[in-house]
Amino acid sequence: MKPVKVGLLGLGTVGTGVVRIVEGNQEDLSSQVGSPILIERIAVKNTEKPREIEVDPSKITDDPWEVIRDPEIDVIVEVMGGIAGTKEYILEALERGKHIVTANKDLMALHGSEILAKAQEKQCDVFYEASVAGGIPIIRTLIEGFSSDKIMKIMGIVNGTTNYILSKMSQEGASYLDVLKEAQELGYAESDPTSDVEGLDAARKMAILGTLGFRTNVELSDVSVSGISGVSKEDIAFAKRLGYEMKLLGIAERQDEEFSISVQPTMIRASHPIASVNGVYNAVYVYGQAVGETMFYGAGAGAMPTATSIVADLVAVIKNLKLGVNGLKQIVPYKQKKLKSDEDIFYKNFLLLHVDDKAGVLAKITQVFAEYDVSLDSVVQQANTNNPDAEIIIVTHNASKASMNKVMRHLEQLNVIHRIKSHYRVEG
Ligand SMILES: NC(=O)C1=CN([C@@H]2O[C@H](COP(=O)(O)OP(=O)(O)OC[C@H]3O[C@@H](n4cnc5c(N)ncnc54)[C@H](OP(=O)(O)O)[C@@H]3O)[C@@H](O)[C@H]2O)C=CC1
Ligand SMILES: N[C@@H](CC=O)C(=O)O
Ligand code: NA
Repeated sequence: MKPVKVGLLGLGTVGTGVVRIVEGNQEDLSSQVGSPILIERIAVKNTEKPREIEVDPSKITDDPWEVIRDPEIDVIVEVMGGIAGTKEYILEALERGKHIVTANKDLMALHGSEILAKAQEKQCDVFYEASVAGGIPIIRTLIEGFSSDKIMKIMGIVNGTTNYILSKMSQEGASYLDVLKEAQELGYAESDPTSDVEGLDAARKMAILGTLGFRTNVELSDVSVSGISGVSKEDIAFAKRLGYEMKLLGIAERQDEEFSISVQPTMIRASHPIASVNGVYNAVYVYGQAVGETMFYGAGAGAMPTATSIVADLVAVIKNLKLGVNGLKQIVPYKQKKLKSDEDIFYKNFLLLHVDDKAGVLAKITQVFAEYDVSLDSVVQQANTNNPDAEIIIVTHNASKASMNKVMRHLEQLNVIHRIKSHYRVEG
């Protein structure tokens, strides 16, 4: 039977996993799709680089255009990353009628609508399951599994690197920089890990999930983002003492037709199932109006889990090829976008303040919260043997983001407060 020929852009962590699965599971894969799957050409940056797997050198090129323009190739698997050049390769491949499987969330979050429109015009598939939560089939779940429901909330640990870092800091008291280095060595981190630790990678993934879940075009600029570089071991210890875990959470919520979407280090109640997701594992909690609570769990990064999603997408493309139905399964957002204003976004807050250790301070501080109608759940004052200041720990009830911004600005002006040491969103 004539093989389906695949062009691979990139042979790094994920690309190597793809070759391993395609070659290792060939018999099973070809029996599913009805023909052998052949990786025909591979583009890399440095053709001299030693590789972990044996690859016929005649297949390798340092010119991605050779792969894109090869008329024998039916499907392009893009695992090189990057935005500018990669977008041109993918658009040209689509122009030539080739189907695309990609792990590139940066590209899909920023240019997904343009790429999907081109795919529709050319009746090609663009599948990107690996781009969000590595090995968890969450994109397929949102498109197919929940096609009948109205998604109200998506809450996810969608970055493996930061979850690995926070888990090791929490469980082993490890240092932030040491664990980041480990995550890089294990192939979890992006080539520039700033996008992991500053929350941008998670924000891109949440924009993709929000678009699919809310059926509206969520852009990266709609996601409010903060990362974990400011989270200290002390913050994690405070979270634990209060019965929470610290996680970098993406939270997309809809009320009526308006939504908000954010990524931030969050103190999540330890009894919530997502609080026990540790290491490189990801989890996506989805609340549907009809289905209620669901949660999906699995490895969010790493060669083999990510490659599992890529090859499953490849199988889906080839099955569609055989049926002649490529390009029919894209979700095109159709709803008008309505973002919530800060007045309508409500959550609980944790604050750790370093303050003058003298009478009347607590009253001055609580007065500020009262002024902006933010009600308090708990206030604890304690001395710290390493610090001449007193520490005040405040947890609020649900408060609007707008009111909390006013509280924070006012607290910054109070001279009894030496430092607002930490401020986190609290969930659950
Ligand atoms: N690592 C992970 O766990 C996950 C990664 N992803 C995404 O998958 C993609 C790949 O990630 P990963 O495998 O980790 O990245 P790597 O850096 O390990 O691999 C990138 C590969 O692309 C090649 N490459 C880079 N630029 C070019 C270029 N201009 N021309 C030709 N080849 C090029 C590199 O060549 P060379 O080998 O010669 O340097 C390398 O083989 C990214 O989009 C990433 O965000 C998604 C989910 C999980
Ligand atoms: N750097 C990413 C890789 C997968 O998308 C992560 O750590 O999750
Ligand atoms: Na996935």
